[in-house]
Parts: sequence; C-alpha cells; structure tokens
Amino acid sequence: MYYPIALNIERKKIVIVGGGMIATQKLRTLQGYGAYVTLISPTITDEAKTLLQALDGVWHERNFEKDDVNDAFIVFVATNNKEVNEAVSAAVNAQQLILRADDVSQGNMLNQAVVRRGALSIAVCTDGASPSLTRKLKQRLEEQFPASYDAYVSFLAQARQHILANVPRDKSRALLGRLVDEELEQYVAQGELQRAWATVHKWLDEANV
Ligand SMILES: C[C@@]1(CC(=O)O)c2cc3[nH]c(cc4nc(cc5[nH]c(cc(n2)[C@H]1CCC(=O)O)[C@@](C)(CC(=O)O)[C@@H]5CCC(=O)O)C(CC(=O)O)=C4CCC(=O)O)c(CCC(=O)O)c3CC(=O)O
Ligand SMILES: NC(=O)C1=CN([C@@H]2O[C@H](COP(=O)(O)OP(=O)(O)OC[C@H]3O[C@@H](n4cnc5c(N)ncnc54)[C@H](O)[C@@H]3O)[C@@H](O)[C@H]2O)C=CC1
Repeated sequence: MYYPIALNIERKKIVIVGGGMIATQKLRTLQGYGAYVTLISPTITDEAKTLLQALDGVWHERNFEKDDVNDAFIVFVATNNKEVNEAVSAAVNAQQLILRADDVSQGNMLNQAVVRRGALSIAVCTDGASPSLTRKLKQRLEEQFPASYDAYVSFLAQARQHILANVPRDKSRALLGRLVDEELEQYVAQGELQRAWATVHKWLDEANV
C-alpha cells in the first residue's frame, strides 16, 4: 500500500531520465510547483521542451550518467531501455523518491490523479491497480467540483483567517465549522462575494464578537 501525502517540492531538485511520451506527461504534472527540474535524454519531444522551459528547467542532451541523480528529491525514470532504467535505480539511495515507468514495483512512489481547485486538491489513487479507473473517477470529481471551487476555497481561507484574528478561541471553533455552508458556496460561485462576507459578519454579530 502506498502512503498518500502532499509534498512541497518548491526549490527541490527533480530529475527526469528520458525525454519521450512518459517524461512529457510527468513534466505536465510538475507545472506550477516551483521545483528545479533537470531532464537527461539524448532526445526530447517538442512539448517536453516547451514544458521544461516553462519550469526554467535544464535539458542535458545526452545519455544518463550515475551522478545525475545526486541530491535529487524525486527521480522519474522514463527511458525505453530497461538496462538504463536499472542503472538509474542502482544510482539512487534508499532515501530518494523514485518512480520507474517501466516497472512501478521497482520504485517507491507513483503519481496520483489530481483535481485541483486553488488550494483544494482531490487526489485519486488505486496503488497501480487500475489507472483507467483512476482517470474515470477524476473525471467524475471534475464535474462534481466546478471551477468556482477555486474562489470558494480562497474565500474560506480568508474568512478563516478573519475569524482566527478577531474571535476568541472559545467561540471561533463553532464559527469556523459554520463557514462550510451551502449558501456561502452559492454566493461565491455566483461572484457575490460581498453577500458572502455580509453573511460572515452577521454570524460574528450574532455570536457577539
Ligand atoms: C502506477 C502508476 C505510476 C505512475 O505514477 O506513473 C501508473 C502506471 C501505469 N499507467 C498505465 C496506463 C495508463 N495510465 C493512465 C493515466 C494515468 N496514470 C496515472 C498514474 C499512474 N499510472 C500510477 C498509478 C495511479 C493509480 O493507481 O491510480 C495518472 C493517475 C496520473 C499520472 O500519470 O500523472 C494518470 C491519470 C489520468 C489523468 O490524470 O487524467 C491511463 C489512462 C489515460 O491516459 O487515459 C492509462 C492507459 C489505460 C490503462 O492502462 O489503464 C500503465 C500501463 C501502460 C502499458 O503498459 O500500456 C502503467 C504501468 C503499470 O500499470 O505497470
Ligand atoms: N508510453 C506508455 O504508454 C507507457 C510506457 N511505459 C514505460 O515507460 C517507458 C518510456 O515510455 P515512453 O516515454 O513512451 O518512451 P519513448 O520512446 O517515447 O521515450 C524514451 C526516451 O528515453 C530516452 N533515452 C533512451 N536512452 C536513454 C539514456 N541512456 N539516457 C537518457 N535517456 C534515454 C530516449 O531518447 C527517449 O527520449 C517505456 O519503455 C515503458 O517501459 C510505461 C507505461 C506506459
């Protein structure tokens, strides 16, 4: 069983070995997280080149060498040559995270499918049992949680900070729970932020704070 966590990879070194379809797909998942990405491969797809540029990443246009994984936080192994993939496995230490695209069981991590709405991320994983099922569930979640959730989660974060800063501890807990409210969700979804804030302030008044 894989242990699900949320990683902060800002300024962490990520190494991708290979520049084909799988490497390209991994580069898509890395966009926006602030990692330092290095790709090692004699060839690279056009899309991977563009995605790497967007990350301010570096492409080493050559075959893998064992020192390439030094200091890497995560290593994605995505060449079409089993011997090379095995050499990458041999070069990492037990504390590094490694994903082997050719044989997931030879690594210690995998990518979950993620529906992201601002600070909210909903991740799906079957421990490799069925990536197709994962994709299907992700599509369902995308429908269930519309794009407006981005603004809603951001509103909740601000309202939570407002309550924590202005309400004594004995009363804040109940108010924080109350924030998760269908009416507020609707107001924010409809762009009526003022109404949403007015409701929060009404609750604060009712609680005498
Ligand atoms: C173990 C894992 C390792 C890893 O992290 O890469 C892995 C492995 C493999 N995937 C394979 C195939 C497909 N993968 C997808 C899609 C996704 N695969 C992803 C994750 C993972 N895939 C990890 C497990 C996650 C989990 O268990 O839930 C997602 C979630 C995220 C991401 O890749 O970033 C992304 C979700 C889509 C999205 O986000 O939209 C599709 C569907 C499609 O693309 O339409 C297919 C084709 C259909 C099929 O085969 O079911 C194969 C067989 C290859 C072959 O031999 O043909 C292997 C290898 C094997 O099983 O050994
Ligand atoms: N394409 C797929 O749907 C899936 C592929 N896989 C596995 O992932 C592997 C990679 O798949 P793709 O990305 O589709 O292959 P690909 O053929 O598109 O890309 C392979 C890349 O590896 C590079 N490469 C070859 N030798 C290298 C070396 N010595 N050092 C660095 N880079 C080297 C190549 O230049 C190329 O850029 C496959 O061989 C397979 O084992 C696993 C699941 C699905």
